[in-house]
Amino acid sequence: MKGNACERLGIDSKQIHLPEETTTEQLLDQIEKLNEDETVHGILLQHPVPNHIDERLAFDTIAIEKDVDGVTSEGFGQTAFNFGKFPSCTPAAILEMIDFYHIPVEGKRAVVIGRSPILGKPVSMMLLNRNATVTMCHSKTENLPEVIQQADIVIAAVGKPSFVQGNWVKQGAVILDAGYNKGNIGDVDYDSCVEKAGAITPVPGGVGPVTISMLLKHTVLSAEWKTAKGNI
Ligand SMILES: Nc1nc(=O)c2c([nH]1)NC[C@@H]1CN(c3ccc(C(=O)N[C@@H](CCC(=O)O)C(=O)O)cc3)C=[N+]21
Repeated sequence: MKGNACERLGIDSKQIHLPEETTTEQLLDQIEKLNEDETVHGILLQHPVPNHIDERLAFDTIAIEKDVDGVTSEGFGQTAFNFGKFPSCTPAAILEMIDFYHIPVEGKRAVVIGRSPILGKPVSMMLLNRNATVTMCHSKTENLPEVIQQADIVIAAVGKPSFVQGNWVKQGAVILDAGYNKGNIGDVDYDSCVEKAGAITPVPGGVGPVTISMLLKHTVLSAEWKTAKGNI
């Protein structure tokens, strides 16, 4: 296998599994260790963390140059202002798929269902930066099916299994399902939506695997940029 991409890049990953009773303090110590570790180029803290942990503080402890999942306040701000290096991986995957399939975005109506800090919010900002007309829906949204009916692009990021129904969506709408509910079930009722959709992503085998590839891409870029800086 000499000379293949993995060997050249030498990418490696290490999983650190902390017990549920870990305190915020202990988690921050762990993150700081990784920040200081020269051999680490990307840090991903799996969301969600247990309730007793201050997730925002933990995310914001990740060094910006290692924030390959765009979870820090600074990383999110950069994404929102359209100059970030590492947008959050699932939003990046969604935009990657939209571009790969040449889905028009500018001027189109995009409806994002869900407003989580690493999915609904950043993907809304990214679509806005691409000149979509973006509507962000959430648990307090009234008449959700009517709102979704307007959408040329539907992003389902709500965390409710098979939630989005075919009779809510416009004929020809592009539907991206970022749901990852128990049992590999997405947020979209695929069977009813596939009838209406111009294009639709399945679960599994849709946004998920592209998310992972975005994480790898960002981590490789982080390592390359660090090496380039070191050589200047
Ligand atoms: N900071 C943070 N960033 C995340 O991006 C993040 C996170 N926390 N916490 C958990 C969720 C979930 N998530 C998935 C990624 C890929 C698949 C994926 O590739 N799933 C396969 C199926 C996997 C299987 O078969 O077991 C698929 O959709 O085909 C699923 C879920 C990222 N998340």
